[in-house]
Amino acid sequence: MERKQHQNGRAGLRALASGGGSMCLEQTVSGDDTPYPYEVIKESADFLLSRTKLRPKIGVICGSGLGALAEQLEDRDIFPYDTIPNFPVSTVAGHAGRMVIGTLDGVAVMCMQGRFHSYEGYPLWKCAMPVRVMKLMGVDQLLVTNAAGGINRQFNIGDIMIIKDHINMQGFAGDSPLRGRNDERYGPRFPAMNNAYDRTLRQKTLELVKELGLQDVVREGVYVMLGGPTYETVAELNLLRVVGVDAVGMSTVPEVVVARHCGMRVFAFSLITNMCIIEYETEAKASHTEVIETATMRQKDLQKLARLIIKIMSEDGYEAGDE
Ligand SMILES: O=P(O)(O)O[C@H]1O[C@H](CO)[C@@H](O)[C@H]1O
Ligand SMILES: Nc1nc2[nH]cnc2c(=O)[nH]1
Repeated sequence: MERKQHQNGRAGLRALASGGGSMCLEQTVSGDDTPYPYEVIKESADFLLSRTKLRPKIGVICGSGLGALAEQLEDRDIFPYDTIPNFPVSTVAGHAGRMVIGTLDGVAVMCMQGRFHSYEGYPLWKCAMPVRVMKLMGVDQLLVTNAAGGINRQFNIGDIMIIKDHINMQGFAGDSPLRGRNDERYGPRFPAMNNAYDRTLRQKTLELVKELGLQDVVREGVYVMLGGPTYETVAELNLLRVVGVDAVGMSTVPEVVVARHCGMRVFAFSLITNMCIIEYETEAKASHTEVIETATMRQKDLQKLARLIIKIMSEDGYEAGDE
């Protein structure tokens, strides 16, 4: 049964800031350098918790053109991002821009139908801020999906790459969603990032993809996030290939870093929506139209895979600190 679409207006920072000191709080919480304080994240979490009966322990982030999974949820509560206090808004084609809370095969799930990217003008901490909202709502396992360009020449358009590791390019350059004062209520100052993509979940998924008939299109590989919004030059792609990158995108890494910092178990996959053009003698060009077209074409298989992963996550059970 479809429940109502919430449009309660934007309580948010303005309300929080009202009644003296508003200038100061507005400046503190909206400045790009300063991640939202715990209380602001909690306000967003409490808002959602007070408007849904469900208590999801699994979160999903849908990549470009991959939002149809949210349509599969039953008994849905839908929250457009501009109605959730303190939330950014999606500005990219293929990102509907709403939080959908519902059940999938009887399991409560909260699903971001659209995400936030650095190239939209958001600092990395804001790109990843919904992960902390999920955390404060009780989510402890996160499925992250994205559209990515294939660099590994063994890949084909439409393949699904289970992410086994990432290269945090922004981190190399001194930026991080965790930059700034550390809040120990989420996690430690220096979180480990090896095994960021849970080994057990990856192994179980690889064992079971045969049952879905996806064994020939599922791969494992290394993902890199670049800032975008430009697609890559040939020289950039050659560099990425040399350092062991299998697929390139413009998202995911900040979300995973923040999720791991607060102890969530993470699984992520990329849909290879296009093969990166690593030669000069061609008129071919990367385009977001191709990205959305491939995502739309592969929708059904991606939904099957996501359902499988959510089933594995829910059967395993997990709580932060279980590792
Ligand atoms: O990573 P997602 O959000 O799936 O989208 C990918 O596709 C878009 C480019 O076509 C970029 O936003 C890139 O990051
Ligand atoms: N950076 C980058 N992001 C993508 N998202 C989907 N395809 C691509 C790509 O080729 N490059």
